[in-house]
Amino acid sequence: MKFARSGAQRGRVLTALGAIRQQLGLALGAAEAARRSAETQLARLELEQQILRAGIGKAAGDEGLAEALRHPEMAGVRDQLNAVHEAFYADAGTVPGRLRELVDQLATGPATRPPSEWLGRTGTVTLTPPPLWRIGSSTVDPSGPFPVAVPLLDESHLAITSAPRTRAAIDALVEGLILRVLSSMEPGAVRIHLWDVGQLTAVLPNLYPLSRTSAITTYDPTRLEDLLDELAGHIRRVHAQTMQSGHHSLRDMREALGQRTEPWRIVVLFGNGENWAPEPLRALKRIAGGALAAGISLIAIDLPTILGGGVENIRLLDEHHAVTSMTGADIVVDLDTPIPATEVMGAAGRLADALIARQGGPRSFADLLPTELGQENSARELRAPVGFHEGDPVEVVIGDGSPHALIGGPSGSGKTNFLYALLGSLAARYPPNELALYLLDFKEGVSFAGLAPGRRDASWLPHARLIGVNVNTDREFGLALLRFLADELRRRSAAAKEHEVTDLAALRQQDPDGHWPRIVAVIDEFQYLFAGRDAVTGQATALLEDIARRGRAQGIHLILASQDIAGIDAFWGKPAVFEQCTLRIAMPKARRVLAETNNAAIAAPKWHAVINHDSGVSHGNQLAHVPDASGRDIFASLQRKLWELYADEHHRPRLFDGAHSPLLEHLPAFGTLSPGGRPQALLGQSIDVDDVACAVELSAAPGRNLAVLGTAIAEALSIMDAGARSLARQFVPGEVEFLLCCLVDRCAPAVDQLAEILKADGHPVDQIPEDELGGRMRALAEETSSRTRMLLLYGVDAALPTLETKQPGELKSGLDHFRTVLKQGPIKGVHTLGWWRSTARLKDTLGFGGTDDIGAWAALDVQGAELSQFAAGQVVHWSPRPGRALFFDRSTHVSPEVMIPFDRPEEGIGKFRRVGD
Ligand SMILES: Nc1ncnc2c1ncn2[C@@H]1O[C@H](COP(=O)(O)OP(=O)(O)OP(=O)(O)O)[C@@H](O)[C@H]1O
Repeated sequence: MKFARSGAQRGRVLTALGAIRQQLGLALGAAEAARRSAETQLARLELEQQILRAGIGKAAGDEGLAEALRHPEMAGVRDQLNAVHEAFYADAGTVPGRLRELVDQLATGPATRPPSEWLGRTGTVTLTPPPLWRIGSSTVDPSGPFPVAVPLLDESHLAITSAPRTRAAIDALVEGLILRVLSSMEPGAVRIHLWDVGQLTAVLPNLYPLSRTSAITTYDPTRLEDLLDELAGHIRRVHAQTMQSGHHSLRDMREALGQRTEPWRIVVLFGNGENWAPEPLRALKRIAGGALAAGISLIAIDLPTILGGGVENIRLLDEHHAVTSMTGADIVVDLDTPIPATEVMGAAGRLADALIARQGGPRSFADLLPTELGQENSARELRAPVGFHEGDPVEVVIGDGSPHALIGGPSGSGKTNFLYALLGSLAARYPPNELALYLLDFKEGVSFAGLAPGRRDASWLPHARLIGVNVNTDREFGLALLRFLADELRRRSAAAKEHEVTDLAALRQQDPDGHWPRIVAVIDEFQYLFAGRDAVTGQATALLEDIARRGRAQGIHLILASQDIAGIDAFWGKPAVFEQCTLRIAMPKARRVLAETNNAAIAAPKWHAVINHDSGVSHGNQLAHVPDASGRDIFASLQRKLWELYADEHHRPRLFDGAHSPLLEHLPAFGTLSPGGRPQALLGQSIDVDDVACAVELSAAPGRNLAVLGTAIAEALSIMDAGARSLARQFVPGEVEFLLCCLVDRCAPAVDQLAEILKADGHPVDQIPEDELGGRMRALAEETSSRTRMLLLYGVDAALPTLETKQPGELKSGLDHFRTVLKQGPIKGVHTLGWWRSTARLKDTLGFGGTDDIGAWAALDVQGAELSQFAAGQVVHWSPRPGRALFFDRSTHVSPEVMIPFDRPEEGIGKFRRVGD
């Protein structure tokens, strides 16, 4: 039983082993077959290779190969090769033709045509250069040669490798390329920078005539770092410019703007086959990486390094032949015959002449202006040329990247002229609904006055909303402008929040019907804002900081100009403003406007400016000749054109001229006064962006009296006069009575004159003689009347001795009654407008009753310290100045404000008539 079982087991094992053997046999057989097939395949491929090496034509005559081909396993090899060969040549045959077509299409004019057709002519291309430039030709089949061209300018760098004794050929190749480029592009559009490790001057000697122009600059072989620094600077500046405008390359920006803002640059670097030291090499690689986007292309000869960015290679085989990366290693390029040296020189001379002619002498203001006025949109930025460098316009950009500008230069260096050039160039490009100007000049003089309607010229600059001149003593006006801008900033921020956007461009998109022009506020000699250690300086600094920080996003831009930025202490303590002014404009000899190590302003010639959009660091320097914009009738003629185009009577700019006091009749608030409502006495003009009055409301409430304080007669009379005349307009005849008492002889004519005017308006006027004043005070204190009564007292202090005397048998003096009138009068409709020539006499008048009965006052030549007692004890800063008053109304003011009393012509009553009479 046991044996039978083991026999059966063995049988199963043997069967299994047999099966395995069979499988193995099959597998081995298959492997053998595969090996044989692979060997055959290999042999076929090896044969193919041998045939290809020998050449298909020659293989037929080779006995060994013919024998091999006859082997049955090699059947079909020849046919297959012939088929591929034919297909390739059928296709290749079309390549030269296609290349000819392509090059013809891409490389036009001098870029590809024979020199005889263009040599010595100047180019015309302004925006889009040809992408390919011819260097030679090649022939691959009987269809004839096809042109070989390489990319340059925005497209690619070029690396050229020499062969022995090919320097002359390389010079000719590069000269040819440069001549093609310069003859295609408009004069000045391309600058060439030459550096040769072994040569000081004779780099590409045939182009020498161009070296007297800006087209070619040759660098000292030992000063490689100068060239590399310059290039790195260009790249950084252009990069900043393009990125700020939302573009990735100079080409993108050029295409978007439809205008060239920078020249192209070709940098030719002749090496000697040796590698550079690590530092310049690193710099070169960095430059090569960023250069193309900045319109810079390198032609590097014999520099054994790999450049970044796109690079094409030309390797010379001998003087006449080369291989290029464009055509591949197997195609030999026949380099174009060099243009004879004399012809290159002649052409270079003519190109130089054309460039000099185009750059011409100094350009004029008219050259800054566009052909059509007002075509630009300011949603993203403001951009305008302000001058020229070697014939090319140099622009100022005011936008996100450079929101505010700082202009510096000593007196006479042309700051004001620069401002005119800038304002003219901007105003000519942007219509008033895109650009609103607020112009303030702290200088003595009237530099912006011409932009407002004047006696000689009725036109004005339609973009100007506010023009402030002669404000050197009215620092408060600067403050008012800053407050206005800060308010506008808040208004814009709120609108942006409401529309859920963060900047002006987006706000304008979301709110297309809104009125959101970019605002440019120019403050010339802005250091006056900081001219004292006082509250004005403190507030101005805080406001400026706020506007400088947040104005960028809301399209509110500051242009601050000053003779002496170095001297502005408050400014240095608050670097925020300074830092936000990334646009720096340095007139010749300006100090501290540019970065400390940047000396460009010192070297700048007369009537030039260094424009720098990079906070003053050297690489941002752009020198510009600024044309005369402020000479006679230059700006004015543009202004007249703009005025004819846009002027709207309702949008005259507000002119604030600190040297001229306004007339009451010209104040809008005076013209709109009419009976009814709460009467208010207009006293003077507020120092504000809007043309508003300082007024005191004389309603039936305690303390509604006015005291005018000080000895300045003209101003005191003006304030009393304006108060009375404005009140007169608010009552119908019979509703009000004016009681006038003049205690200063010199003022009698003025008081009489006022009485006449008030009477002419139909109001009863009672002129009280001095000796009757006490009695009239008693009557006013004791009686009541249905009429409002305005008691105008001129020189109250002079009446005090009389008022103080008690009449025999009387318990109260005239002064006691006067105090009652001051205290209780306003509630009964008796308001006192009194002029005291000293604060002590006002104090005497009020006695121990405190100062509450004088609810409002206007102080003239009275020191601030004397006024605190009438301003609830607060410290009052006031240094009296002619033609100005300090006004305080305790019901409306937190602290006193400076006021301009009206001009009060004295020649005749006629001048005092109502507006419209
Ligand atoms: N680019 C220019 N071309 C011709 N003349 C100019 C130029 N710039 C300024 N001027 C003239 O030079 C004079 C002084 O210029 P401007 O008033 O602009 O200087 P400023 O720096 O503003 O001096 P200040 O601060 O003393 O007013 C003016 O008569 C002006 O017309």
